[in-house]
Amino acid sequence: MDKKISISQLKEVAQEAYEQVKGNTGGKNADYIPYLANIDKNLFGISICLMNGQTINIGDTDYRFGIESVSKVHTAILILRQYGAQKVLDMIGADATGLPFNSIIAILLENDHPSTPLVNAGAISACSMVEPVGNSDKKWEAIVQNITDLCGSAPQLIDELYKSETATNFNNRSIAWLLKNYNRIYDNPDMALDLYTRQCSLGITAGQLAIAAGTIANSGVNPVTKKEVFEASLAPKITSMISTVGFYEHSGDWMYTAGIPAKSGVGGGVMSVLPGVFGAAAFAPPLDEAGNSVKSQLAIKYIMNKLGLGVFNGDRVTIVE
Ligand SMILES: NC(=O)CC[C@H](N)C(=O)O
Repeated sequence: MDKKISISQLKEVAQEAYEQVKGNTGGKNADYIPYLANIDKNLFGISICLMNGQTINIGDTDYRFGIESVSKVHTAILILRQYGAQKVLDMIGADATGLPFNSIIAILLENDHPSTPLVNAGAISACSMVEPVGNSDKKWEAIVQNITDLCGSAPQLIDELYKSETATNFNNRSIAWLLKNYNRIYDNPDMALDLYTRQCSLGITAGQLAIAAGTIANSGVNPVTKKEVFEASLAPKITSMISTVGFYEHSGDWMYTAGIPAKSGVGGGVMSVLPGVFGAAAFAPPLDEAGNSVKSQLAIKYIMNKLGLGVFNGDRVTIVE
C-alpha cells in the first residue's frame, strides 16, 4: 500500500512522543562505567533526519553524550566498506546472540565465533580488522573519519569517559584475549581493545546520530552533506544486523513492538533506521536491564505506532510537504 505522511504530521507526533515520555522515571544510568553514572538523568532529546536532509529536533539534541555501543554500527560499516559483505560474514558473522552485549558465553556457544560486529566481541574483532592493520593512529583516523562522514560532522572524544572506561574494562580485556585464542582478532588484541574503548568514548549528539541513521536509510548517501559514504548494496546488510541484535537480548521484543531496526548504547543513545524514509535517534541516560535507554525506546516506539509505520508492514511510505 502507498502511505503518505506529511512533515507537519511527523513533527506533531514526535512532539507528542516527547511530551508523553518526558516525565518517565523508569530505568537507571549505567554505573559500571563511573563517568556514565553521573550524567544528568533528565536529559532527553529526539531527532529525525529525512531523506531530503530536513531534520526535526526536539529537546536535548545538541548535548554530547558517550556514543558507546552505537559506534559498533559505524565501525561495522567501515569494515564492510574495507572488506565487503562476504568477508565480514566469514571473519566475524552476522548472528544474533540472544545474550547480553558483553557475554563471554556467547563466544563459546557460537563455536569460537564473535557472532556479529554489534556485540562487544564482534566489535573488538571489527576494530582489529580496520585497515591499515598494525597502525593504531591510522586505524583511529579511519574510524573517526567514517563516523564523521556518516554524521556529517565530527564526534569529539570525551577524555574523562575514555579514562573511566579504560580503568574498568576488565570483562572486555578477557573478551579480546579469548578471541585471540580463537584466531578471531586480526591485529594486536590490546590495540583492538583500546580502539574499541576509545570509539565508545566519543561524544556525539542525538542530532548527529539521526543523520548517521538517515545515511543508512538513504542507502549510504548522507542526506545532509549528499556525500556517498558507502555503497548502496551494504545498506541492507547493516540494517539486518541492527534488527537482529541492536537491542541485544531484547531485540526480538523490540522488532515485534516497534517495527524498526535500532541500535542502543549504554550512554543512553538509540539510533533507528526506517529504510528509504528516515533515520531517528533519541537520547536519555536511564537504561533498562539490557542496557537500552528506557525513554529513547518509548519515544521511537510511540512515533512508529502512532503513524502506523514498520519495516514489515509492506507499505511504500513517502514523506510529503
Ligand atoms: N552496550 C554498550 O553500550 C556497551 C559499551 C561499553 N563500552 C562496553 O563495552 O561495555
